[in-house]
Amino acid sequence: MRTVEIRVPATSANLGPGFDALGLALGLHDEVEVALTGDRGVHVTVEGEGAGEVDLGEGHLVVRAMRRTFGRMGVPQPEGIRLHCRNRIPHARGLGSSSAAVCAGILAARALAGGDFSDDAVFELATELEGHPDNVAPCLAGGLTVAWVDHAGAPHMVKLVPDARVRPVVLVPTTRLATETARGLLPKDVPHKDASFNAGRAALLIAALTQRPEPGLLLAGTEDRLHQHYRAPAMRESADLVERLRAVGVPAVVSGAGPTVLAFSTSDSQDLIAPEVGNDWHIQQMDVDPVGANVQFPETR
Ligand SMILES: Nc1ncnc2c1ncn2[C@@H]1O[C@H](COP(=O)(O)OP(=O)(O)O)[C@@H](O)[C@H]1O
Ligand SMILES: N[C@@H](CCOP(=O)(O)O)C(=O)O
Repeated sequence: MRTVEIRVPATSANLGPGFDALGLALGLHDEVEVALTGDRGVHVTVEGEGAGEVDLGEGHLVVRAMRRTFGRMGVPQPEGIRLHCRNRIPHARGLGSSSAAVCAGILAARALAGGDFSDDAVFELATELEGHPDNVAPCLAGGLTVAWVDHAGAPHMVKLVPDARVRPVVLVPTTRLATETARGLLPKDVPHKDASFNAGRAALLIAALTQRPEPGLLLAGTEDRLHQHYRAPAMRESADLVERLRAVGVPAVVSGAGPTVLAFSTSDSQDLIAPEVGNDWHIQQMDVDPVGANVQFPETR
């Protein structure tokens, strides 16, 4: 029986102005052990996040991504698949749980099929399944990523190393919001002045995160007019928390499609966060994951 172990990070996408483009890999991981068995049927066990909630058969997101990968590789579909998931990334909170599951499934299938499937093909299929490249890029590559899709529909990324003086802090509420629902709140078109505003802020944010992590630059660089206020009615408490944190000088944004809030903590702002956050939020200071998804065969460890 062939087994592979996959470790995939949580990710925070958008980072304010970089809608569908910027993403950061975080030091919070899901682990999945995947085996192809000789038997028929799919057997999934789950510990942690999503236990008792997610489908335990063919409908499980990791299994669906595996099936799509075998299909894309042109290898026969294995009948027996066994998964054991140790999940730490909360679901539907804006921390990239679905991207992590999709990447885990694709990487597991590629490792077990042993065929030819390039890293670019992995990124492309993951983006296709997820619908946007901004979580998938940091999940696969780690660090801070700028992702885009070319005119032919193929995704690309540039990976950057954020300055170690900037520490991500995530503020996770108990409430959930499906990314699909949050995407449904966005308008089809936006004013040209808002698009131009975001282009400048996204460029500034990259400079601030990688070279000049100064509070004023991080605060200006995390301003956004393209998505957060359209989605605010679906996550009023997150929108209010972002506003309170920003009012005291903390660069805070909605993480991904929400409702988690991401703050960039520096030595000047670290003590300002906790007093603004109520008891209903789980505050977690994070490391940046510098390497992204990891694949291991237990027998070769
Ligand atoms: N590890 C996982 N295993 C199975 N399904 C998952 C896993 N992670 C996410 N999902 C599915 O994806 C949904 C959340 O995806 P989404 O709405 O995109 O939120 P996010 O990716 O921000 O957590 C979950 O409700 C669940 O159906
Ligand atoms: N750019 C996407 C990011 C969604 O991230 P998730 O972690 O909430 O899935 C969006 O804003 O819709």
